[in-house]
Amino acid sequence: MESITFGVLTISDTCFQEPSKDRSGPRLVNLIQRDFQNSSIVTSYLPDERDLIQRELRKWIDRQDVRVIITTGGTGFAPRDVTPDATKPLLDKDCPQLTMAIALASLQKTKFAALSRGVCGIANNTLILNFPGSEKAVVECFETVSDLLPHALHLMGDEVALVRRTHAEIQGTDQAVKVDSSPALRGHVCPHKTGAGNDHDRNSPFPMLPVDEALSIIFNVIQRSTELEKLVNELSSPVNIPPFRASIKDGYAMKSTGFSGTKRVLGCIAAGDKPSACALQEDECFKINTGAPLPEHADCVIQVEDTKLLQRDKYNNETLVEIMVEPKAGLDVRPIGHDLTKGDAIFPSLDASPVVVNSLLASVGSRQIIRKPKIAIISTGSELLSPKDAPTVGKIYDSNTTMLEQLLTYFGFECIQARVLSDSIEAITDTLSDLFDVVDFVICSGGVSMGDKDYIKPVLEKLNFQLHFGRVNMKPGKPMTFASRQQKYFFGLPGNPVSAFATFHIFALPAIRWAAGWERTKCSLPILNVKLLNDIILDGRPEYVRASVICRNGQLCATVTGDQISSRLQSIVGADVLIHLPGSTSSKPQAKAGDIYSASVLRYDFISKYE
Ligand SMILES: Nc1nc2c(c(=O)[nH]1)N[C@H]1C(S)=C(S)[C@@H](COP(=O)(O)OP(=O)(O)OC[C@H]3O[C@@H](n4cnc5c(N)ncnc54)[C@H](O)[C@@H]3O)O[C@H]1N2
Ligand code: MOO
Ligand SMILES: [Mg+2]
Repeated sequence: MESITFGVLTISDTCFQEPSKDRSGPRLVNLIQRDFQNSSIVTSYLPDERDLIQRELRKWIDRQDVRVIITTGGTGFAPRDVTPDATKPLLDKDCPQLTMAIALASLQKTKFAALSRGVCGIANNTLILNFPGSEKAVVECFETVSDLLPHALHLMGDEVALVRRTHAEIQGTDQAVKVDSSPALRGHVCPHKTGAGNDHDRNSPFPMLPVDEALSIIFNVIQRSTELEKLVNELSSPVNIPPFRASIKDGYAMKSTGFSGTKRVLGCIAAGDKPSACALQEDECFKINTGAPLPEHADCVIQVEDTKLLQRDKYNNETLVEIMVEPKAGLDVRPIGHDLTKGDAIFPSLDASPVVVNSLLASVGSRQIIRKPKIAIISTGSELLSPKDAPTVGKIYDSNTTMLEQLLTYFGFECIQARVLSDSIEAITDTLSDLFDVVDFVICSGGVSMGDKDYIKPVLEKLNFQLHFGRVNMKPGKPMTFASRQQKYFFGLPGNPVSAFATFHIFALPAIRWAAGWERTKCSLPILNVKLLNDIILDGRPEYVRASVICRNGQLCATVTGDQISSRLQSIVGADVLIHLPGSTSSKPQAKAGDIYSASVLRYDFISKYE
């Protein structure tokens, strides 16, 4: 499920006075966090006052992000119980069946449930549910609706593909066995068949998550470093830039109180010289270079283009010049601290680019080093041969290790160890244990699918890692796996080289950037729209297609880089973007030339041709 914001509103005179007495609101928050791991929750307390309740509900309804509001309390028969009465006028649509489902489930527990007047309905794009005030009732009501919510929201948002998938799943649920009980996966609507993954039921036990949902899990699980943000917020400049009044031009430094005309040249001041304290008359000047310190008694610079050389001495030094424009105080002088003043913040905003951070730090003479996540790369596969070795029967050259090392370097990170392992449980277990003593991230390729030599998932379980997801609804990259143990993170990229390439960009890179303290919007690759130049038959899975970009009169157009099979590494040659193609539907089985799709930008030099 994509990230949802829930509103939890506790309505009770008592709890409003003393929020510490509220048990139902916090319980609801726990339940939401359990079933919707990537959700955000806003909470509030109100007394049983109709106007106040309506005002708060309206505020939340108007927010784009709040999709579900659950109120607890004020649903009974007492004179001050007005929650349903405050809710009803705000609803665009009643949801009486949902109200009934909650009532029926509650009535099975206690007949007193008949004394709740709570309603359910939709206001704008927000689902509102009135739950009673007791903690027990809140749990019962939530359990009743929890697994309906994702589908309800997809329907409300008119997310046709997701709705279709759920319908398909409902029709086939009798065979679909959900074996995973981890909270990240519970409550999830799985679009593809899952099974037990054993001899009797050979389907993967891992639900196939939508890419967005998998990404949300990554952002929720990975702890973001605060070092960078702290630095940006707290680091003030220990120096002035420039530290002296500096000339902006190559020219002559003089007093602005003097006039244009002939001046004697007292000497030359170059960048790196000390500021001259020499006395200076109005008819005198110093020759000066850009960036050099102004003499103490000068206050302006006249650029060399506005002067005439009148005389040199026998040593070829300039002795007389004519100044052809009127000097003005401050002309072509950079005052002390003009670019950055001592004590001022060095970073006006967060910019995690290492180019930016390190150059700014260098400019103030700071030796501070920003810690980057420590990353290791593992390639698994008994078939792998080092590119240095001679070809051997049955073996293939390992391209993933080099590709992943190069990608880390390209994006400003570093691989501190790279290992190539055969498909051996012992080798993988021992290497992972050792590596995680040293590194924060392991980016691994291979061994995550359904083969009897695909040992990664069992090894992670053995090492007490929590497997957050083990399949993603994407092509290439379906068996993409993410696991963590405390603040150690494992990315299991599928072994096919292009699958590893795509999943690195879509998942591993944003994760590393997030851990390094980047802002969330900057973590993923930039996305822009491209016009397709080919027809493409859509796959059942949403597909990340490698394509070259041509800029035609400002319009970005994309040509697919040949056969897109995930083993064909050649498809990354000339690939500027990954076009996001949707999964096929009966109404749209093909992407057509001329269609516009969003695409992730893979590289800085992402335009291959201007036409
Ligand atoms: N029964 C099923 N089989 C497969 C499924 C499935 O759902 N059911 N998924 C397929 C998909 S999709 C992918 S992608 C691959 C992923 O496989 P693994 O992650 O388990 O990777 P391996 O099996 O180890 O290798 C796959 C392929 O890639 C080559 N490879 C591996 N490492 C490297 C490397 N470092 N350099 C170059 N090439 C590498 C390897 O030789 C294999 O050809 O699983 C499908 N199977
Ligand atoms: O998803 Mo696999 O990555 O199709 O080849
Ligand atoms: Mg495999």
